[in-house]
Amino acid sequence: MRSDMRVKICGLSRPEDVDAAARAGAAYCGFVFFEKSPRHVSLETARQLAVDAPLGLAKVGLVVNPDDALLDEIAAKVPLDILQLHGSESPERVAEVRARYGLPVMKAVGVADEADLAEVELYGQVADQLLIDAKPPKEATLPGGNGLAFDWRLVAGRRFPRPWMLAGGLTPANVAEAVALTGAQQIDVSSGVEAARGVKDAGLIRDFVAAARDAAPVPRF
Ligand SMILES: O=C(O)c1ccccc1NCC(=O)[C@H](O)[C@H](O)COP(=O)(O)O
Repeated sequence: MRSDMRVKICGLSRPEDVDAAARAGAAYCGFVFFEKSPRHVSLETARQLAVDAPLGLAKVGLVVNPDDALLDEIAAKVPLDILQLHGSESPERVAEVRARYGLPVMKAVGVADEADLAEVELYGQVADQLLIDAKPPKEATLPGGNGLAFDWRLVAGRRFPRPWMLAGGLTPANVAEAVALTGAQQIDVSSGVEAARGVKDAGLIRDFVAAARDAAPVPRF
């Protein structure tokens, strides 16, 4: 089992989800502050989950084009380790959020084709981490968490200016292939560990983390 693979389980909303992520060996857990999402958590719920989370499990707050009022509330109530910006925030806004809240910022970038990789480079100048995710299709109602993968060959063999996570449509069954193709050392999942939309499954979380950590490392020269 690899010790250099870091897994994020996103969209947790119950104490048993956080417990399952921690027991499985995840490095990060994510709380979604986006009201249209089936995974949305209130500030009070997120606060309790974050306070009770074991040491060593980094707590990520996911927001979509947040204004300062929402971020002020989150920062005041929820002890987070990282903010994940999952909307169309500009590079300037990413830098502003980072400076204002003193938390590392992970910027999600949707990828559908080669041209989108320029955005990954651009946000790599201002964010602490990058989340390389599938670009949501036009008909999608959510900007992420749609369980859709992109063509992993687009990132195969590439280096990015910041630590990055691979996301989008990953499951216990395909994560090893995704790691082998891309060389990702950090992996993010939501839909692929759910029994129903928005409802996490402890068995799938366990299987996913085990499959990611068993995936063959990619030689680096
Ligand atoms: O999960 C949501 O509901 C969500 C809502 C709005 C923006 C982003 C959202 N999720 C993003 C993620 O959960 C992950 O960071 C990632 O995109 C993986 O999603 P999935 O393809 O479902 O595994």
